[in-house]
Amino acid sequence: MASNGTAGSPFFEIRAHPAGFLGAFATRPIPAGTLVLDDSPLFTLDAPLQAYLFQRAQAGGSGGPTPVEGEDEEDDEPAKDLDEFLERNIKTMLSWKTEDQRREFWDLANTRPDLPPAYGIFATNAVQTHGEIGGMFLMLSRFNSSCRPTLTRPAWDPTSHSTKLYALRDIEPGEECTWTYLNVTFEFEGVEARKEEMRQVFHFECCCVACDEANVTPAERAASEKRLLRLRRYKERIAGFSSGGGTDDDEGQRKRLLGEMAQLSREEGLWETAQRLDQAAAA
Ligand SMILES: C[S@@+](CC[C@H](N)C(=O)[O-])C[C@H]1O[C@@H](n2cnc3c(N)ncnc32)[C@H](O)[C@@H]1O
Repeated sequence: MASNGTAGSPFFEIRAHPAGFLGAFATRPIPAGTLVLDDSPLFTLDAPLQAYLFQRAQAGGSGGPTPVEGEDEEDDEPAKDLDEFLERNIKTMLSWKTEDQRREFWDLANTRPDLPPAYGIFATNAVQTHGEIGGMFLMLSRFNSSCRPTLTRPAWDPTSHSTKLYALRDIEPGEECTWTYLNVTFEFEGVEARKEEMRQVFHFECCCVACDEANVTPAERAASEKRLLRLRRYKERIAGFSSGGGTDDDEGQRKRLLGEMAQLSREEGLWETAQRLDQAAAA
């Protein structure tokens, strides 16, 4: 499949985001559950395998990157560190791609000036496929993060060898198509903790609809913080039930709390979490 399997039925367009970078925006109504993006990787990188190959190369064994004709002359020298080793391997994989694909790759965002350029683009945009394998997707790379996402997190489909994102709710034309880069551990953290996590892990200041001061009134922000706090408290109480065994009464209470958490999650715009909580409450 070519990169972006949805190219023939565009639910979205890539265009300028008010924050100055690019993003994906719905071009027509997208009903909840729609497959919005089905994207195949340009290439993948197995991080543990790369680290192992680098160590082997350092120890004098084979396994170093294959030199690419016409690329950096210093490639004859062993890579001085793992970053450089990865840089060379990414460039090697790029050399096997078409000119258009290479141009699209080099046009992608790079928030990692501390890394060599190709590896910086990979670190900014790559998404886990399965295990510890990072996939470089040209179309998915244009989708921004939101703490109130409209799409599911990317799910790797081993049969189609592609990653898929579905609409979490009905999306209006013009709305941004986003997914949440943060993993579930942080889903109930307050706004500042969440933003700090984004800085640490992803190296940017989150300006999504839920985080940017300009998007929310102080009253909305306070209501959101209150919901997140209640969600954290409920989660702790439920953890107490699970570890304590429990009577039928406890089980009833646990399900009631799960239902309340699902409702709060929906109000907070955490649709994927709400679905999981509803399922747990019904089980
Ligand atoms: C995978 S790219 C997404 C597409 C990117 N905006 C572009 O113009 O190509 C990830 C980068 O987009 C920006 N970004 C994504 N989500 C963001 C958000 N919620 N707030 C601020 N910047 C965001 C950051 O610079 C991040 O490193």
